[in-house]
Parts: sequence; structure tokens; C-alpha cells
Amino acid sequence: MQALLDELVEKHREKGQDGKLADYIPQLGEQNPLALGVTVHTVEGEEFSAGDCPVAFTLQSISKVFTLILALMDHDEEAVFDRVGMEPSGDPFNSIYKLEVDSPGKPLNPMINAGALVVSSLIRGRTVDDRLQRVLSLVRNMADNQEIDIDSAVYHSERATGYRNRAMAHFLKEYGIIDDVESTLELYFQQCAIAVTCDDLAQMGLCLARLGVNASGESVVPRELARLVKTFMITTGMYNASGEFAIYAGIPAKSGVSGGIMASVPEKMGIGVFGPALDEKGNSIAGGALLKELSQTLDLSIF
Ligand SMILES: NC(=O)CC[C@H](N)C(=O)O
Repeated sequence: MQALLDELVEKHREKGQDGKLADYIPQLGEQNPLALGVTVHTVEGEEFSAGDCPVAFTLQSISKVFTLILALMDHDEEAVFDRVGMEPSGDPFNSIYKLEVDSPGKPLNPMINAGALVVSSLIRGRTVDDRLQRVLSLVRNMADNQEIDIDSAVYHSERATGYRNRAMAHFLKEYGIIDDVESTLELYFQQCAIAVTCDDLAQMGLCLARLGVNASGESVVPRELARLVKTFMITTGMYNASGEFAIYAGIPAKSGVSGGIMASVPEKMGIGVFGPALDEKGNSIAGGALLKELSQTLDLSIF
């Protein structure tokens, strides 16, 4: 495994040159486009890392998995899926288009920005900070790392420039799908700025692979929800590239525009990947290629 990961990092690293940093969040434009790292944690307790693994990066859209778990712990499924759908959108993650033309006001799924805003609005807590602490505590428990925290530079950078997310939140408010625009956006920008490493992503992927049990053996996510979010990861986790990723990698995965990907191979392993240069759909260009080859070499597809 170690030799394979070393080889895949060296082989795919230069693909970063063909990608683009997510500089619409200015702070993410500062990342090194040629960085590439991968960590694997297996159910047997083995750990392997190759490439730029000590580097910290932000969760961005990967946070959508964790807020969905919390929203479903706070409300029954019907209440959540009344407000956000279960179907792939086929559109980019930040698209506003179907929000107007397809079942107006109800986002198609929780893994696109509009749907994730709805999910964040459903997380219970007295203040935005209470709600954020609940998200952080779930992430820390799943990763079995109590040090995880917010990268405040990335948070402020997105907060200052998140025009399209603001537009979508106001649109959702008009339809009565979310209640408070400002607190929803505040929570959303902060959850996206939670800083992790490949190791944390691999641990969280493993926790989902073990139906919610973390590295310390604690059950931190209800079994049924671990199953449900992995299904969303397969159908919508790589945005409008989810179909192709399911064919060539065949593992539940969730990407973010920082270049992170969290993958979960049921009953086998968690995989964390980081490569900040993105393809045209907003997925890590080198990270996605590495994961596909890793899955094919080790025959990890769930199909
Ligand atoms: N795809 C992503 O990772 C998007 C998350 C980012 N914070 C945004 O809202 O634009």
C-alpha cells in the first residue's frame, strides 16, 4: 500500500498544472497548485500516507456531509426532506438556476450550496456559535481529533466575497424555506472554513465506513445516518461529476473547493486526499485522478 500511494502521488502531482485554484474565495487562491497528499486508514487500524499530508486545508463542501448528519439528528427525515430534495442536480454546485425553474425554492439535494444553506438553517442551537460548536464537535468526534478548529483567514475571506451564496439565501428566504438569512450564512461560511488534514478526512471516511464508529470505538453517528450520507456522497458528492466518479472509482466521496476529498469504502477504509488545483467542475484534478486509480488498482468499487 505504501509503495502504491507514493507512486500515485508522484504520477498525478503534475496534473495540478492543468487545474485552477478556487480563487473566487481569495484566500484559497494562495494555495500551492502542485500540492498533493493522500492518507488511508483501514478498518484493521493500519495507516498509510504519501505526499503533502501535514498541510492543513479547509473542509468547504465536505462540511455538507456533517451538517446533514446533524440536521437529521435534530429533525425527522420528513421535516428535512420537505425542504431539500434527494436528487442529483446535474448543475454546478453553486448554480441558482434550478432553484427558480424546478420545484421553486426547494433545492434538489443537500450537497449543492442552496441545499446546504437549507440544511445549516435547520441545525439547532441558541446562537450561531452554539450551532457551530455542535458542528465542530461532530467533526472532532468523527475524526477523533479534538484539535480541529476554524481557519479564520479563510472564513473572513469567504464571508467578504460570498455574493452568490448570499443571493441564494435571500431567494430561499423569499420562499419561506429558511428562516434567518444572516445566521444561516454565518454558520455556513464558518463550517466551510473548518481546517483539517488528509489524516482527519481519512479518519472521518473510516468512521462512515464503520457505520458511525470512530477510531476510539465510540459510536458518534447513528448507523442509519452513516448509510444515508454515503448514499448522497455516491449520487451527489462530486457535484455534476458524480456519475463519472461512480463509474471510474465507485466509492462514496465528497469533495470541496479547497481541493480536499473524503472517501469512504464501506467496511474497508477511509481515504483523505488533498490537491488544491480543481477541474472545471470544482473537484481536485490530481486528487480525483489519484482516487480513481487507487480504487481501480485495489478493486475498491462498491458496485
Ligand atoms: N464546492 C464547494 O466546496 C463550495 C463551498 C464554498 N464555501 C462555497 O460556498 O462556494
